Amino acid sequence: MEPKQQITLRKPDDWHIHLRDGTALPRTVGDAADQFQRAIVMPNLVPPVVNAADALAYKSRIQAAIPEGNAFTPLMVIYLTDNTTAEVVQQAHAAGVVAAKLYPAGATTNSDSGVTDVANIYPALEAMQSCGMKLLLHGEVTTSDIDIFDRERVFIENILGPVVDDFPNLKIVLEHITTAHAAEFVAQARAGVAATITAHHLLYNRNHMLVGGIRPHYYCLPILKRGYHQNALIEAATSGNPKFFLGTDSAPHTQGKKETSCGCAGCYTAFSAIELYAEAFERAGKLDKLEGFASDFGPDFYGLPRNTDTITLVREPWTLPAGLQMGDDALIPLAAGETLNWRRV
Ligand SMILES: NC(=O)N[C@@H](CC(=O)O)C(=O)O
Ligand SMILES: [Zn+2]
Ligand SMILES: [Zn+2]
Repeated sequence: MEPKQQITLRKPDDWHIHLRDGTALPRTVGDAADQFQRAIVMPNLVPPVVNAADALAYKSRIQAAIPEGNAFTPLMVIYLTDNTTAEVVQQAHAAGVVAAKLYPAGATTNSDSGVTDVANIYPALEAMQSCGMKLLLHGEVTTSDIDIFDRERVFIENILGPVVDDFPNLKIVLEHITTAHAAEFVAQARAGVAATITAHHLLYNRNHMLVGGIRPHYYCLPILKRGYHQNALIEAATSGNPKFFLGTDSAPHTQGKKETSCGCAGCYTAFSAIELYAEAFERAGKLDKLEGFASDFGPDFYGLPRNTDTITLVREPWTLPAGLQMGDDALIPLAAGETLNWRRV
């Protein structure tokens, strides 16, 4: 059979993105708004977005950066700390905040204010369960005795499992999953437990990052795992199971902060997100499953309407730029200078 030359999809949404703030916004919001109708905006600013007032103020800064005539909608999230009370949750919910994010303290970029013991946020989780606010998790433990490649699995066993059981009506998204364990856990879990998967975890494994030289632009958290885990993620994303949907985790760090002796974690994928996913789905022979993953299952999980606009991708190889500009800084997108098969029209 001839390979497909063109695909039309319901317009996708991004259920996990980092837009940063200030002079980064024209770049990050411009790229996100070009790709997506809506995006779940991560709250790990410095200082973090911890309550309704912070979320509303951040939302208006984002809105001010949306290009004229574009209907992009940011969906706001608060950052859970040891001090997040039920009242903070209720006020955020009333202000339209859709989710709260659990960063175990020290797990990833800008997580210093994160939760030190999940027991500290049980009242907040109770309030979230009552009002229908979603719980999003960066699923890695941070204890130094746990190997970085095992941190997601141990988090699932020690922290996520109990939370899923203790709050049977809480809707939970395990973000940016990277292992077969995570895919398996989510597939087997009760209704209301889902996961996002990034394009980079579908396209790459740790060999891409470490063989033949260390490639800092592939470094993100949770870190790329073995090919075996990559294959399990591809299987989950392309399965048509609505528990798995698109979340880019596009996370810009300037070139200087990536290409250095202690580089930051995060891959910038918003510039070519749907094209990267199309590449991964095509390699798996599952392009027909892209629309459900990218455009249907996310809004269904969040209880939001599916988009009505469409986008079209054509098979027309194009080369990503070697670099982008973010404010006054250089930003290297993931797959910079590489050729992708699918182009948006
Ligand atoms: N994924 C990353 O490697 N980095 C993210 C934080 C995160 O999502 O963990 C960032 O904010 O840079
Ligand atoms: Zn994370
Ligand atoms: Zn992230």
